[in-house]
Amino acid sequence: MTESTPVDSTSTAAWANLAAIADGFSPDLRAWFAADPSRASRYTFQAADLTVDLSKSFLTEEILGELLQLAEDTGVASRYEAMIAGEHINVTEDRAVLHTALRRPKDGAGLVPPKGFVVDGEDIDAAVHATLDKVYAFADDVRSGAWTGVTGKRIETIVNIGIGGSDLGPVMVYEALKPYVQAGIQCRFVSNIDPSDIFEKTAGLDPETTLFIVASKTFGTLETLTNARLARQWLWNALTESGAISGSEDDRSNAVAKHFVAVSTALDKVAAFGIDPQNAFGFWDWVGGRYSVDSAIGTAVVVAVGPDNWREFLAGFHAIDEHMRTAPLAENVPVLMGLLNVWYTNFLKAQSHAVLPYVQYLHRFPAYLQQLTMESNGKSVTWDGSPVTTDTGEIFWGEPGTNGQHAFYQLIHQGTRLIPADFIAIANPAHPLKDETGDGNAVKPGQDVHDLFMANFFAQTKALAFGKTADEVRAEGTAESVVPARVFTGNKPTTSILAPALTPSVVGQLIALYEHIVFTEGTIWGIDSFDQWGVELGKQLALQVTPAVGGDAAALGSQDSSTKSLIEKYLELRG
Ligand SMILES: O=P(O)(O)OC[C@H]1O[C@H](O)[C@H](O)[C@@H](O)[C@@H]1O
Repeated sequence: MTESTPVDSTSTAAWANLAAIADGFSPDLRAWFAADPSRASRYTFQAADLTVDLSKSFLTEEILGELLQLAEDTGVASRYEAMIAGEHINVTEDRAVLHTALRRPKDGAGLVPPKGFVVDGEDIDAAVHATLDKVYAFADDVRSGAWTGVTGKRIETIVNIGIGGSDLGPVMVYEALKPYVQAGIQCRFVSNIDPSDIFEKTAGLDPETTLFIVASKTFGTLETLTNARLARQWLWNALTESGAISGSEDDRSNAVAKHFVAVSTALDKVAAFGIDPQNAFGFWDWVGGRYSVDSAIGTAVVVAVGPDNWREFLAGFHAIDEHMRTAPLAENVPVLMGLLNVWYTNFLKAQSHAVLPYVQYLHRFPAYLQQLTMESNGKSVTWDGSPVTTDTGEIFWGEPGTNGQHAFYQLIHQGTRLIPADFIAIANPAHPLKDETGDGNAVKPGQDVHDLFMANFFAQTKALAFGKTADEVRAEGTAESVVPARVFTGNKPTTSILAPALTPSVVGQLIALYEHIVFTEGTIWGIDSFDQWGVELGKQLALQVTPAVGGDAAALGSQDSSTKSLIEKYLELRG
């Protein structure tokens, strides 16, 4: 089953109306708030635990009406229903797209589609929960010490080896859930084929208490397999040097059996590496890498935080999936945020989008979102192969507040570019520290530091929205010559997302929120958000170039002149 031709959103009346509004568009957030005392409440929405304030964005009733019409015209809701039911909306790979099935609760009450739905001959819920149960049993064994290394010691460090979706999700969630890490288990993450990565990540580790998880959907990714071999080499060398094992084949394969597990859809390749398929956790080709953190790809984190926290994490995703499925478009937060991003990207020509978590534990969230949004929606053809008729994809970037404030916010506040920004914060921090002494000025003794942190969150969105006029600058006694440099125009759009705390559920909710924002945008652009052909050429060429870098004269001679001379320079520098 494949999808039909997408609606060309640019030929709809709503698109034309939005283009007309955008022509000469001159937002005035000060005036909009002054004219409408209910603006904040009108544009504040709830999705599970997430309170989302869109009032400081460039929304008016007229714009919102047209955007919602665009969502209707392009069938966002019906395509979402098709996705969760298992239709092959990943057209170029002829695959279902079922990451939402990874978090359907086991009891199955009230599920749509109903529990036990079958896609391509497989009972999806049964398959998901069989794998989850296996991951949970493994996590319990490692946490309890029932699973030991080859010398009988319990595992203390998990090293996850993966890249892209097999790394960014697990590392982001591990960092986000650090306060939930228990059982004396720490995780490290190796991704880059730069040998420094595995060198640093294995430095100081005791091989007898280290377990490697090789996470690769395809089990064919050059970086991951190379790092897995280097890890195996490190393990064998370290265990034989210390005399923990002999160098015999049997001892070496026992060591791999006790110190390596795998997560993959390609269990035959796992076995070929020497990992017992019993110690491999499967998933399915209907889960894209960047949508896979809630599959067995998250095994390292399940071990670290425990199955109960993981269940809560999955429940968070599901709560947002249900919101996406059931909330009317006009109250549907992922849809509204996706529409808003289309408004900024396609009509107001925003070139990038900042994501600014005011939660230190979310410091890898922007990097995670870069893959989610840019690999999903960086496409030039629609899902039927026609050229797109408008810009696609958003460039996501960011750093946690307040670090970003002291680095790049200058450009957001006073630069010439439009940079819509999502501000994300929580009410209750994991570590509610107080500044006992204060600074003798604004910071009073006993100041709650998280309140201070959040004052920055509120102040930034306020400054971006409302700015500071020349008259306000002058009123501070500023010399006329520097008044222009000190004016803030305001009218910089932001979205504020506030959650009670960074619980496992809230982390799941945030991920699902952005997954469905990406879905909404992809649907409006008519693109397949679930393939990633754009990464293939570089991979092919790396293999083609490898012999040249190794000194093969014929391979070197076949390169273009720039690549050839760069490789020659590299070889010269290597000496
Ligand atoms: O999990 P793997 O099969 O090793 O793939 C790892 C990553 O590499 C690919 O090239 C894709 O760009 C990513 O979507 C994927 O997550």
